[in-house]
Amino acid sequence: MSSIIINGKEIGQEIRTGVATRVQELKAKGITPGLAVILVGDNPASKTYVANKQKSCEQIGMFSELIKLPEDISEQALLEQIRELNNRKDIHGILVQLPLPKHIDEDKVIQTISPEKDVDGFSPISVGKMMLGQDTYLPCTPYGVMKLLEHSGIEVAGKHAVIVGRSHIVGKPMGQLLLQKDATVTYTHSKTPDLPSFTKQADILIAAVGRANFITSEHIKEGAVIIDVGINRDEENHLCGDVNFDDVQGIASHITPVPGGVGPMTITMLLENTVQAAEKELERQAE
Ligand SMILES: Nc1nc2c(c(=O)[nH]1)N[C@@H](CN(C=O)c1ccc(C(=O)N[C@@H](CCC(=O)O)C(=O)O)cc1)CN2
Repeated sequence: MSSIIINGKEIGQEIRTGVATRVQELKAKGITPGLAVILVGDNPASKTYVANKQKSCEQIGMFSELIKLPEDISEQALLEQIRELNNRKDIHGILVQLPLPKHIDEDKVIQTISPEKDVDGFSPISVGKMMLGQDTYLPCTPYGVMKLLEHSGIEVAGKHAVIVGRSHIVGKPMGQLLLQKDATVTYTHSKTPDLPSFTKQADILIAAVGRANFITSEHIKEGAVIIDVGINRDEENHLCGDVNFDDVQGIASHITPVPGGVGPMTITMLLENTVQAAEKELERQAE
């Protein structure tokens, strides 16, 4: 039996249609949702992601502004740029594309973004609120995964979800969001001994380890839902995920492809968060 392919492009498009309607509603009330994207340096992948974010904003009628800064910009100058954006009325969301050059303290940069405009959901305030289940901006990739599961009719409550990877932007928040939907969550990582003994228990396996084709049939059980968050290049420089798709195809019940799975959802949820930020600003104005 072949696995059901979860199509992130299609699901993302469906969500974007709803977000576009909300943009029109906001515009009718005199507010155009605005996103500022800061790109430091010339990382080719980052340049592509940032260009895609801008294009996606344009497609749904949002305002977006790209701020390109040189690789050798000082941390101080970058923080100053963020403070300026914090004060701009036409900007509802701010994001700094990661990774940043080594000489810049990523934590300091993220903490400088006003929590009301932290549409990446990376700041300590957003993370703390998420942990407490309070209203906040959820980090776009894990938020996107939750939407993929929901739109695919995959029940989370009572399931055993195993996360491979513990990054601040994917692995850790992913487990938290699944826990909030009543999954039993196990975190695994590079120092976990006998990884397959854990991953084979997963009803839902989240691969966020950052190693090309790392998860194979020996890691999964029959009928598992496999969500591949990885974006890697294989030996032939082809884009691939953390999961060896061909090897697990037919064993998994559902699987996300790379490209076309989780990736497009990351940008979709960024649009959703930015529109939410503009809606909250409108509410504040009305108070
Ligand atoms: N400030 C942030 N930086 C980074 C984030 C983030 O959420 N906020 N996540 C990643 C990069 N990223 C968004 O920024 C991102 C990665 C991948 C995709 C995507 O659509 N991937 C496509 C394939 C694209 C390709 O051809 O390379 C797919 O999987 O289908 C979107 C956004 C790190 N930095």
